[in-house]
Amino acid sequence: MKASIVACWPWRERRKGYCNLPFNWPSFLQLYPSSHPHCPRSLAIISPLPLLPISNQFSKNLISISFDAPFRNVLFSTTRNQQMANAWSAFLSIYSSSNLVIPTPPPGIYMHSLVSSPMLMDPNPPFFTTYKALLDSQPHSSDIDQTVIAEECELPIIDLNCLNGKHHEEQCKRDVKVAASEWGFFQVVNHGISNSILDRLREVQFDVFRQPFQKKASEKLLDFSPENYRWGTPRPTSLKQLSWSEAYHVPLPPSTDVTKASPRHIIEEFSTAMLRLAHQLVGILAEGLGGYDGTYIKENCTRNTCYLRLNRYPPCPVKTGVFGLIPHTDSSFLTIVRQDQVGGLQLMKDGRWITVKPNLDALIVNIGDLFQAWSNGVYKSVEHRVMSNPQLERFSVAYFLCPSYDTVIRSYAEPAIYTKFSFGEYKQQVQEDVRRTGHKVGLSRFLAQSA
Ligand SMILES: O=C(O)CCC(=O)C(=O)O
Ligand SMILES: [Fe+2]
Repeated sequence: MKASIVACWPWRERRKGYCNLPFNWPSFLQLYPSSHPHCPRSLAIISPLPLLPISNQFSKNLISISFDAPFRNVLFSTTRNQQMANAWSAFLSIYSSSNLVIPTPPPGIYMHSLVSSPMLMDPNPPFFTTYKALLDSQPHSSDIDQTVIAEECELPIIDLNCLNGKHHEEQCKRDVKVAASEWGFFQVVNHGISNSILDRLREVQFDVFRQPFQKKASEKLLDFSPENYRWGTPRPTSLKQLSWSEAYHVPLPPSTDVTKASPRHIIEEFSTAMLRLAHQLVGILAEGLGGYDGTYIKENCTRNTCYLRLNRYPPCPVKTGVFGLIPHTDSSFLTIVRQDQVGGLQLMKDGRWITVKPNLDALIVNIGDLFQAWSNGVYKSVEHRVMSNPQLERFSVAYFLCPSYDTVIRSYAEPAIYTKFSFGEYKQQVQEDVRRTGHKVGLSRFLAQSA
C-alpha cells in the first residue's frame, strides 16, 4: 500500500509569540486517515499543540513524503532525543527503498485540511489554554528545570528464571528483598508476560490515545469510558503541581463475555498475567519478612480489586519545566510498570532523583504505601515522578495491586509504626489532602502515637 505523510516542523510556544524548532519528526507526527480528495492516502495531520499558530510561514514548513506502509510502529520508535539531521536520515534510511518524493504539496489544500478542524482532530488535551494563566504567571520553576540532568541508572534487575533453578533461587529471593528495602524499586526480566500481549496492549493504547481529545473526554471509545479518562491536574496552584499527561484508569470488574481480540479482552489477558506476577512477587517479599507467605495480601488483592492505568505523556514544549507526572508514592501494595523507550521515570534514592534507564525487556516493580505499612517500614514506598519530554510522546502502563476498600491494613509486626486503617479510609484521606493542600501526605498521616 502506498501511503503518504504530510509533515510540518513542530512549534514551541515561547513567552513572546511562537517560533519553530528543528525538525525531530517522530515527536509530533500524528497519524490520521485523511479523506481529502487530493491526498486520499494521506495519513498524517500535524497537531503538535492545540494552539497551532496559523500563518503564512506555516505553509512553507510543509513537506510531503510517499512511502510504503507499514509506518505505524516505526514512527514512534526510531529516534530518541535527536536533532533534525539524525532523525531525518534515520527516516530516509528506513524508507530509502520506497519512492521518496518531496514535492511541494498543494499548500492551500493541505492548509485547508489542516486548519479546518485542528481542535477537533487534536489528540492532546488543551494544556495550554487551560493552564495559560499559570504558565504565564510562573515563568520559571528552577526546581524542575529540564536542564538539571538526573543521573541515569540501571535499577536492580531480577531474573525471575532464577526461581526455577535450585541454585539461584534463594539468591534471587534475597535480591528482591534487598531491592525492595533499599530502593523500593526494581526491574524484573523473564517475567512471564509475553511480548505479544505487551505489544497488543500498546496498540490499544495508541489507538485510544490517538483519538481526538474531545472524543476521549466525552465518548466511550474502544471499551474506554470518559469517566475513566483523566488529564492534567484538577486545580494546580503552581507549575510544580501540573502533570502534563493523560490517562485511563481502567477498573477490572468481573469478566464478562468479551469478544476475542477486543481491547477489553486484551486488557483482561494482560491483567490476569500481571496479577499472577504480582502474587508471585508478594510471596517472595512476604517470605523475606520471616516465614510469611503473603496469603493475607493475595486473598485481599484479587483481579477485581486491582486496576490498570494507561498513561500517555504528550510532548511538553514548555521550557520552564513541567512534570509529566508529579512526584508521588503509589497507594497500592505493589505497582508493576511497563515503560516505553522514551524514558523520563525518576525515583528518589538517598535524597537524589535518579532516572530509570528504559529497558524494554523489563517490567518495573515498585513498592506501594500499603506494603510499606504492612511490612512495618521494611519495604519502602518511594517517591517517583515522570519528567516531561519536549519532543517525544511517551506511553506507559501501570498495574496496581490493591485490595478492596474495606480491607484493613495492619502491620505484620509489633510495635507497629502505623495505625491500622482500611484502604477506603486511606484513599479518602489522600483525596482530602490533595484537595486541601495540593499534594498527597500519605502514610505519615497514619503514624502510631508511639512512633
Ligand atoms: O509512567 C510511568 O513510568 C510511571 C507511572 C506512575 O508512576 C503511575 O502511574 O503511578
Ligand atoms: Fe506511580
